[in-house]
Amino acid sequence: MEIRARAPGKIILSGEHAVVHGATAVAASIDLYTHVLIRSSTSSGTDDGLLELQLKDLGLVFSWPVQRIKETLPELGTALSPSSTSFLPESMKSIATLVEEQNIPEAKIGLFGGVSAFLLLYTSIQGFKPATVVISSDLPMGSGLGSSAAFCVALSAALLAYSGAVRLDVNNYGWLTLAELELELVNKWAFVGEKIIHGKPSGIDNTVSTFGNMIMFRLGELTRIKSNMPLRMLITNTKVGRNTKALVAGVSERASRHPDAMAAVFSAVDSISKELSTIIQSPASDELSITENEDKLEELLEMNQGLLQSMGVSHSSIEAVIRTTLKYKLASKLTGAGGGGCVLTLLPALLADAVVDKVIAELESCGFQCLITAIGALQFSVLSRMASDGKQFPPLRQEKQPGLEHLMDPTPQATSHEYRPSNKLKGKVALVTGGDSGIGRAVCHCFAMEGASVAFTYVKSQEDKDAEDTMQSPKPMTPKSPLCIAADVGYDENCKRVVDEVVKAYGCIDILVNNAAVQYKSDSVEDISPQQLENVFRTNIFSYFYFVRHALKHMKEGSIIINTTSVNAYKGHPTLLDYTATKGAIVAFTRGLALQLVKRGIRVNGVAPGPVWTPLIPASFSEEDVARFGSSVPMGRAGQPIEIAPCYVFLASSDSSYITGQVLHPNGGVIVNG
Ligand SMILES: Nc1ncnc2c1ncn2[C@@H]1O[C@H](COP(=O)(O)OP(=O)(O)OP(=O)(O)O)[C@@H](O)[C@H]1O
Ligand SMILES: C[C@@](O)(CCO)CC(=O)[O-]
Repeated sequence: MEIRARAPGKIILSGEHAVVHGATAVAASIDLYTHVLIRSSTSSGTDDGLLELQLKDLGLVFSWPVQRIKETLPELGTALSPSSTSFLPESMKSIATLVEEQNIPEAKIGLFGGVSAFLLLYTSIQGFKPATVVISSDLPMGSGLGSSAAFCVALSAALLAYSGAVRLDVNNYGWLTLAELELELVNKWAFVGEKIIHGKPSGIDNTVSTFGNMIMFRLGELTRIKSNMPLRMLITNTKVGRNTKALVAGVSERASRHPDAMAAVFSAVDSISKELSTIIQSPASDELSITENEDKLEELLEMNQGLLQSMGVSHSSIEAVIRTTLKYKLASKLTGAGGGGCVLTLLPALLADAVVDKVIAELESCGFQCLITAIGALQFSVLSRMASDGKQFPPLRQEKQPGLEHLMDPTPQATSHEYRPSNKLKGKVALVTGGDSGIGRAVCHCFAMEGASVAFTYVKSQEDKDAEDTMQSPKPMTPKSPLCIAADVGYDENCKRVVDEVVKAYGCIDILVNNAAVQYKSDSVEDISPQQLENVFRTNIFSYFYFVRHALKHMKEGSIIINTTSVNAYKGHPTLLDYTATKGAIVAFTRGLALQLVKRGIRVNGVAPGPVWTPLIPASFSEEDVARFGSSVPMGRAGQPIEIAPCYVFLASSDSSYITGQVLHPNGGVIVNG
């Protein structure tokens, strides 16, 4: 069996440190996650009797014979209640011995707390059973974005599900959010882990990571809040390492030296958090009221920063960021424990993109790392169970085209925490047809991560929810919000309108990805009606001509066209004749167009995916076909959209500068002569 869980990181808008001393704080989850996978030993090939912890981002593996853990920690191993933390002092000594035996490299000694928390949570919840636990994270560790809390929450959720304490629906293979009571249990265990890493945490980090969205937090109690105004934040990582445990202890020592003065500081922070939460929840529908609210928020952020400075947790790197953003009249404060780590800057709704670009460029030139996050979206901790009965996917059928991604189970993977963007498409403008779901969505996501401004088309009133979901994709490096345009792309005038809208918004098109497609299964050529034939050809190949025709006027030398074809163009498909014919035409179109445009310095290439889990599949095939989908390729499984999208990134970037008129074949190992 395999269980996966993920939990988001967080930013604290106001109240860090003071919250440990009873003040109110406001925090929001962000769309960067820590992922945990637990695999029983038999399916992983791990030697029986070992508990293995793999920290993938760091390339570190720790392992213990379970017998050794049992001898060292005999008092654990039975499911304890998270409230029975009385075992901590003696058990902590034994845990420290087990961790010391692993010889953590000196440079990574900060992991001592994380590995100790792992051992305590694992043995308390799961007992002495061998397993492999794999951890990976989008979050920079120890920089104020709640990496330790996300680690503890995802680990607790996965362990509780693995041990059966949190029940998973056996019919459900996708990501699941948990019921309120289960979330509370996850949160309690995560707090146990946080105490090991942080010493005396307030509990705000694990609570916001567990419950998601935005919360107001005081003395262990959370109140969920919802922002009524857009809140766009720039997060700047100073990359200066620090230790939350030591910083929290430092503030407590200052408080015991100057109890009255520090009580006044904490009380001022409490007022700031309360006012901040009132402002963001107050109705602000027009530009004027939003601006007024933003002005007040900026003042509150500055005041909170001043108070954090007086607690002794600022740092010269934090002040350097604050000075830089102030040049652009933007207010900033540290977030998390401070002493380095991350700084938050409010980006007002009306702030020009050019100014944002300039601030980021200046901060990055100082060696800092920037990302933009919209907060207040739904980022819960979630769990998933992996199929273990030999089926590729649970039987599932959608009756209509276009297929809808939000109805799919499991949800196709359009993103991967393992994908590492590196600004390959910085400043480029990309138009992706059919970008609301499937491969198109994954391409939009990866392009945005690589720094491109992305526009995509979708089918109005049928794919609105999918389009909305694509708009919500993480966009850490995107300078502009994605633009989504409804269009039936089978008609020339619609394609012209889309191109005009993109050019009006972004000024040009650097990358055109022709991708929109429909497919209908027909057992015989005689069953393909003229209307179906026309619809399939219009959507799948006419649109490619139309888009190229109109986009070319706005494409400079160095621009790129990428066409989506299919493995079926090369090997044929008996029941997708019309679809396969359009895909064959796309290969020929790609080759001819590449030759035609070579003189203009525009490269044209194609991608021919094999079986990929996209909404076209349940919308085109029977339940039995869906359950077997992908099993016939050499790799024996269907691909996920995120396994295809990097081909588009490669073809769109200058890494492929000597390639034109060619087709890439992400297809699970099918050999084609193409
Ligand atoms: N992915 C991970 N794998 C193992 N340990 C982790 C992981 N993420 C966090 N930790 C543990 O948490 C520690 C970092 O916690 P710390 O509180 O210093 O930073 P943070 O949680 O990112 O910041 P803040 O508490 O200010 O939000 C690491 O040193 C490690 O012990
Ligand atoms: C510094 C602190 O207030 C927040 C760390 O993200 C500590 C805590 O609340 O546990």
